Amino acid sequence: MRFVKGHGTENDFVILPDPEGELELPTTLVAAMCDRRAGIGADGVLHVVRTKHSPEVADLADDAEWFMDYRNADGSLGEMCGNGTRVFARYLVDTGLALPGEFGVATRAGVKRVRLAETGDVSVDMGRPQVLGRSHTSVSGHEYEGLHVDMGNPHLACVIGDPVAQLDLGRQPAFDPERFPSGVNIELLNPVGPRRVVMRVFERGSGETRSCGTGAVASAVAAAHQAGESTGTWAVEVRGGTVTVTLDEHTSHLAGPAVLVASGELNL
Ligand SMILES: N[C@@H](CCC[C@H](N)C(=O)O)C(=O)O
Repeated sequence: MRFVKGHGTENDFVILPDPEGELELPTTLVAAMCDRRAGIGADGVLHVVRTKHSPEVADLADDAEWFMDYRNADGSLGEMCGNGTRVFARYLVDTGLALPGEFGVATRAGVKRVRLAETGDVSVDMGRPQVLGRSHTSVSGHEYEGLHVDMGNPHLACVIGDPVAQLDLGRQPAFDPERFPSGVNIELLNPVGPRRVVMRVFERGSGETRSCGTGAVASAVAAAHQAGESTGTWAVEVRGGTVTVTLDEHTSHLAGPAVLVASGELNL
């Protein structure tokens, strides 16, 4: 099985081209690929399938030729992945499956418009973040409150006073299972300047990752909320670099680098 490896601010993915949608991807296989010692190693898998050959999203085929079938490192399905969408677009263009410029990518959270800049950065229209209330988490015995933000996938974004650099995110932070019955991605963030935050994230299905695009947008929303703002451009510093989030009245945009670093044959 051919694969490509790529990342967006070190949120890394195994990319599996499968235009006709013929591959079976049981959770055990995905988890084995993502294993950092016994496999290729990644935060998730981007399964590249023509939208018309993907029954769950075939109705989106007129607006997006390709479907990003996203899987977390434990093999669970994700509705949406912001960095994944950017790396997916980089893959399509670099392999000639899409023309440079702007185009749609189908996801379980609908079609996302991506744009490749001449600088190499890839941006994606992430849609309007839905703020659904407040909830809480507990990390190493410390309780934090945050905003429940829906980005197509669930997030709890917490602006906290403790330095995020000192948090132990080696274990699943606690969350309210009644509010988040399918689990949640949890962001902890510190404002460090005007419209600039430092974020760490514990992703549902993958553990702590070095970046999360949907989480970066949720974090910008939480920081804006705290500052009494709702629009503007935020720099979100993550462990793997910096992404830019722009919020306006109608939607949100995520931008940053997206690169392919290797390709090969997976020996099953
Ligand atoms: N890394 C992603 C989010 C991936 C999905 C997430 N773990 C979930 O289960 O919702 C991003 O860049 O947005």
